[in-house]
Amino acid sequence: MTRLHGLYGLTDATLMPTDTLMLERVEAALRGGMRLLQYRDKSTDDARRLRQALALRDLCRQYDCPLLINDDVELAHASGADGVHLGQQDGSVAAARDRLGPAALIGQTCHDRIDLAQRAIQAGADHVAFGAFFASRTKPEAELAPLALLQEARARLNVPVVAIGGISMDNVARVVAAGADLIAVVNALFAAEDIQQQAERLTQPFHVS
Ligand SMILES: Cc1ncc(COP(=O)(O)OP(=O)(O)O)c(N)n1
Ligand SMILES: Cc1nc(C(=O)O)sc1CCOP(=O)(O)O
Ligand SMILES: [Mg+2]
Repeated sequence: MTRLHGLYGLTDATLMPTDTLMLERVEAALRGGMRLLQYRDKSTDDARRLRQALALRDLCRQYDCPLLINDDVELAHASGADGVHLGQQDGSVAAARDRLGPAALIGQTCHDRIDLAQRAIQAGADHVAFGAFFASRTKPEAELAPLALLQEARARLNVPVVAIGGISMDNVARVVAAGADLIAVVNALFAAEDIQQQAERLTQPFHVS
């Protein structure tokens, strides 16, 4: 089974307005060492979403990087992605596990609450996400969580712990030192001038921890 660890990139339709730009930018992150990708697209264009998910699946396979689909279990199934990420309002983790099978990677957003993480794991999640740890350009409305939560999560949960929200070169070392197994990043990765180099830099703290 894939060990989830390191840089977790999330796609962003604003930063990647065409298929070509999306694939170029994701490939740069993969070359820089990104270890997990989430296709996050809030549009309702189902044909485009399936096309992009399939293209990302093929690209990620070349780099041995799992692909998760945000919000949409059926798109994960149809595209042959490796799993799904669900928020608290995105449907049941247990139903996703039933649909996608035992090998699927299933993550759930748990905000700043260990009890939600325990419930997610019981329902079949194999990793859990906490945040936002810093003000996020991508999701400015996200409520903040304290970094100390990561240490508590690592101590109390036996699945990989994802940190998300406003993670950048200014704070990534502190986030990893606090206990994150994965750092989930949009803006500080995909808005960078040199995405490959930025992925390498964001990955550095995992090599020293
Ligand atoms: C890794 C990761 N963590 C949290 C989220 C947020 O999920 P959600 O609360 O469902 O919000 P949307 O991303 O769907 O807007 C995430 N996508 N990925
Ligand atoms: C999609 C998402 N979910 C969050 C949460 O707190 O649940 S923060 C966030 C956006 C993360 O993007 P950036 O790295 O640009 O801050
Ligand atoms: Mg969601």
